Amino acid sequence: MSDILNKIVAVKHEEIAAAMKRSPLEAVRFDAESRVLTRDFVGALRSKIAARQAAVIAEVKKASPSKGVLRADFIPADIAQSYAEGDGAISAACLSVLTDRQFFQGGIDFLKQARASCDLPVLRKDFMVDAYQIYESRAMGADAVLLIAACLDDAQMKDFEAIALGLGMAVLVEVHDGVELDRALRLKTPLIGVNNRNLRSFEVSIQTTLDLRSRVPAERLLVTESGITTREDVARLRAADIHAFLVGEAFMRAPEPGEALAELFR
Ligand SMILES: O=P(O)(O)OC[C@@H](O)[C@@H](O)c1c[nH]c2ccccc12
Repeated sequence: MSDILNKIVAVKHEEIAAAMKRSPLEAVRFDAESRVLTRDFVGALRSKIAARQAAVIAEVKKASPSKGVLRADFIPADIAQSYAEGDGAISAACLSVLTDRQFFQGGIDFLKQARASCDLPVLRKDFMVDAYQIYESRAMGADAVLLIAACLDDAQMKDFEAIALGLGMAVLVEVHDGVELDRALRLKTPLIGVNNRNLRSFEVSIQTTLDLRSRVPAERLLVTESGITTREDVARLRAADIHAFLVGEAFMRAPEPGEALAELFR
């Protein structure tokens, strides 16, 4: 694991220990299981694609460790509404909300506010290292969770996926290379995210997705993640039959995130 990932995982374990003192696992589990209505994350992506549109997971992200603050005027509810609306014709399929505080200046309240302001399914974007967080994700309202292969062993991935699916959430499993992809393909989830950003060097290349494309079976849904900023990027990916995208920074830097989305995927 890289230095930054090691550091993030260590901070997560501290945060989880503190959270467990405030709300023990049994309480969080009860809250998670009491919530019945999840929004259909996979269905929202698939229906955009069936309508021959891009399936965009639009991210609500204030800052990142590599770039610092991306957006000064950061109101999650407004951003979520803008994504849900787009330009009227082209809009987001789903949201992704960063809940990590320390490295991304995110928060659990941001997810709740974003979700309450629209009807899109919401992915909790964070670093899952303990089953506690999966229950906590559903308890806060998340419709999907991210599992990053680089942070987890096979047994954890399988266990966390089973809990998430059992709670009615979708799972986006994130990989960056062929070894991680092979591990991800042992899971049940249809959603395979290929992160174009190397979490070790922060270098970004769309080529990462293009290189792994042929190794993702047709019944899975490949989501290309990170570094998608231009219409040329989108055209290259579409030419490789990739139709699901996770985009953050390019929208966060725009005055109207939803209009920027419509413009990028026009
Ligand atoms: O802002 P970008 O380059 O469009 O990237 C969005 C998203 O892919 C990125 O935020 C991300 C992908 N995987 C992650 C894991 C943790 C935190 C963040 C991420």
